[in-house]
Formats: sequence, C-alpha cells, structure tokens
Amino acid sequence: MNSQITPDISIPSMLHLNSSEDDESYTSRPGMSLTDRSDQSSEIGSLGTHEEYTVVPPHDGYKKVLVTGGAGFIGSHVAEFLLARGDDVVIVDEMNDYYDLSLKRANLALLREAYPDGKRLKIYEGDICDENLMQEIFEVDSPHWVCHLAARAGVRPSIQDPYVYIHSNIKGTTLLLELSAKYGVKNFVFASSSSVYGGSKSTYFSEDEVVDNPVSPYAASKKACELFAYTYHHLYNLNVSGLRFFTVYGPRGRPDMAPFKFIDRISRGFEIQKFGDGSSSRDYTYISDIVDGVVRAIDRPYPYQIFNLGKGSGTSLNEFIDIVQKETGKKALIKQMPDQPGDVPYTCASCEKAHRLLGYKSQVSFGEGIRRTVEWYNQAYIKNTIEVCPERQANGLGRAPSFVELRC
Ligand SMILES: O=C(O)[C@H]1O[C@H](OP(=O)(O)OP(=O)(O)OC[C@H]2O[C@@H](n3ccc(=O)[nH]c3=O)[C@H](O)[C@@H]2O)[C@H](O)[C@@H](O)[C@H]1O
Repeated sequence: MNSQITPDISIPSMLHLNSSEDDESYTSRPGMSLTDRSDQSSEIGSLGTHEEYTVVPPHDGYKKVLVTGGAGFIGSHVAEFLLARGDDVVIVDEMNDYYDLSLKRANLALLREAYPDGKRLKIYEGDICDENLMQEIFEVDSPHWVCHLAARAGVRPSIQDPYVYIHSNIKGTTLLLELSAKYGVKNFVFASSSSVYGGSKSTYFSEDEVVDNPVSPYAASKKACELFAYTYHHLYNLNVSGLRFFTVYGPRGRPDMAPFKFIDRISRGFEIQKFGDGSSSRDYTYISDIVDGVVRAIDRPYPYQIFNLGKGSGTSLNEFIDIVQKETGKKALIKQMPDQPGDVPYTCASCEKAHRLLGYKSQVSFGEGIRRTVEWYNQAYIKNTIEVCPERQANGLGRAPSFVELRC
C-alpha cells in the first residue's frame, strides 16, 4: 500500500475516541450564559429524538466506494483515506471552475500518483446529473457504498445563481439516490451543511431541531437533499446518513472559504474583507475530524440518520483573524464590509448524536488546526502545485503564488 500522499494531515486513529486534543471549552453565544444551553444538556444520555436505535457495529470488510466530488477538498481527503486503508475508490467529479481548477487537478494528481495502475482508483470526469454517465458507473463499477460529496457549496454565491444549486445539489442527489436504490447500494452517505440551521437561536445545534428556515439558496438546497434522502429510504429501504458539516477547513481547503482566503492573503500582505463587526461565530472543523466522521458513517449503515459533524465550540470572526495573524506572523490589512445576505450569525454543533451512534469525537482545536494549515500552506501547498505543473516553476519557489499564477 502506498502511503506517499498522506503527509499533509494526520488522521486521528479511529480507535482513540477519548484522547481529545481539543482544549477549547464549549462557548456560549454572545449575550447568553452557559446555563442557557437547554438543548445540549437535555440531549446528554439520549439521542435527542426520544427514539431508540441500536448502535450498529462497523462493517469493516473491503468496500468499493463511489466518492462524488472526489477532486474537491473533502472528497479528495476521504478518497485518500479510503484508499490508504485498502478500499477501492471510484471518483466522479465534474471539475467545474467554481474555484481554481488547478487545485482540483492537483488533488487528483496526488491520488493518481499514489495509485497509478488504475486498479484501485478510477476517476470519471463528468456531471453527476448526466444520467448515462452515472448509470454506466453503477453498471460497470458496481460501487456498493456511496459517499456523495459533490455539490455547489458557496453560501453567498448561491444568491446570485440559485439554479445551479438546484441542478447540482438537488437534481444530482436525487439521481444518485435513484441509482443507489436501483443497484442495491448498502449505504448512502451524503454531505449536508450546518447552514440548514439558518438563524437558529440555540447555543448548540442538535439534529432534532426543526430546520425550516434556511436563509440562502445553498442552505435550502441542502435541506431539500435531506428530504429527498428520507423519501428514498422510506420507499426503497435505502440506508442513508446525511452529514451536516460545520465550516470545514485545513490543508487543500477551498480557496473561496475564509480560512484559506485569510491565510493566503494575510501571508502575502493583501487586504482581507471582514463581513460585519466580527462578532459572527463559526464552529470551524478541521479536515481530519471530518474525514474520521465521514468514514465512520460509511462503515455504519443506519436506516436514516442525520448527523452533525462539528467540533462543538465556536470562534468569532475577530478571534479567527487574530489566530491567523499569530500563526502567519503577519498583520492583517482589514477592509470592513457590511454583513452579507445569506450568512448566518452563528453556528455550533452538538456532537452528542454522532458520538453516540458513530463514535465520533473531534480531536483538533481551532488553534492547532490553523497552525497545521499555515504549515501546509508554507510548505506542501507550493511544493505540490509546482510538482504537478512544472510550467509553474517560472513563478519561483520562494514565494506563495497567487491562484491566477497557479493556473496550468
Ligand atoms: O458549515 C457550513 O454549513 C458552511 O460552511 C462554509 O460557509 P461559511 O460558514 O459561510 O464559511 P466561510 O465562507 O469560510 O465564512 C466563514 C466566516 O468568515 C466570514 N468571511 C468569509 C469570507 C470573507 O472574505 N470574509 C469574511 O468575513 C463569513 O462571513 C463567515 O462569518 C462553506 O462555505 C459552506 O459550504 C457550508 O458547508
């Protein structure tokens, strides 16, 4: 087994659930004391839904897993992990240009380099809404496990073009559910989002909250995916788990998201835009925690479940900028911007259910995660992108190239 491509992040052992590095305590919402955490405290010791579930043992045999969006940030990390542990992976990714395509190419190049013979890794470039292509993949490759991560994922851009979110997220997910039911998939795991909680006033968001008030087309599309997934479970007994990711960041992160954007721009002395007064807060979750949660969900088929995958503590935008300044050793040039439509003011996961049913527990504090991401940015990011695109050498190894410069 080739473990060449795993230097960027360390995936915590799947067995060490109780050794948390996370020294951050649960944070309270601004203006709210910890005693207001009624939703969280009532969940400890129950599933929050008052339903009884048997905790399923992991299926630890060989799997062939269809990973949609496998060229992207989370998808490429999940594919890397599954391949490294011995599973086979089929990737389908449309390679759209929502963000710099060369980053997705670099992600695939890393995987191809480690698994070059095409026996354990197969990559299709195409739209998950292309019925002929998807039918062919299910027919020819017979993946019995599906990890559906392909999506349009920008919150604010979804206001400008909601239709592409309906296409990729809702239509794409529905087609995958159809095919998964038709071809007898054993477990269908898909990416949802913390944004479905909208402007929830809870301190800790739990899965049994009613989430009927999405504030962006992106959030509405993810909620729609959860509903379609339930329907396919109901109609065809398809095992489905929807994972609500909480603002995921880390090495190979999405360049449209604040963690990558701030590290990149602050490192290079460029201005960053700060939306609002800096009091907005996110439960930023490090990529290795997310990979761990995703793989746990793949291995444990439940009839129908929704899980939060977060860290369980929040960081304000102002604190976040301070941490990036500290880790990069550079002062941020800040352009103050108004609050953005579609943005939620606050997110924070209750991870109780994921812990109970999946054995999931976040391991990486925000400070540590940003430290590791800055380290990757300074070392592997430049090295890897230059290795896969030799023509970039003209940019010089000594400085961080812009995303435009990085284009092949
Ligand atoms: O967990 C989710 O449900 C979502 O997480 C992510 O969305 P968000 O939480 O909005 O992350 P992100 O853009 O990093 O902005 C973070 C903070 O920085 C602020 N922000 C952002 C950019 C900027 O230039 N300036 C700024 O102040 C911004 O106002 C915000 O306060 C995913 O994109 C999405 O796919 C989905 O999965």
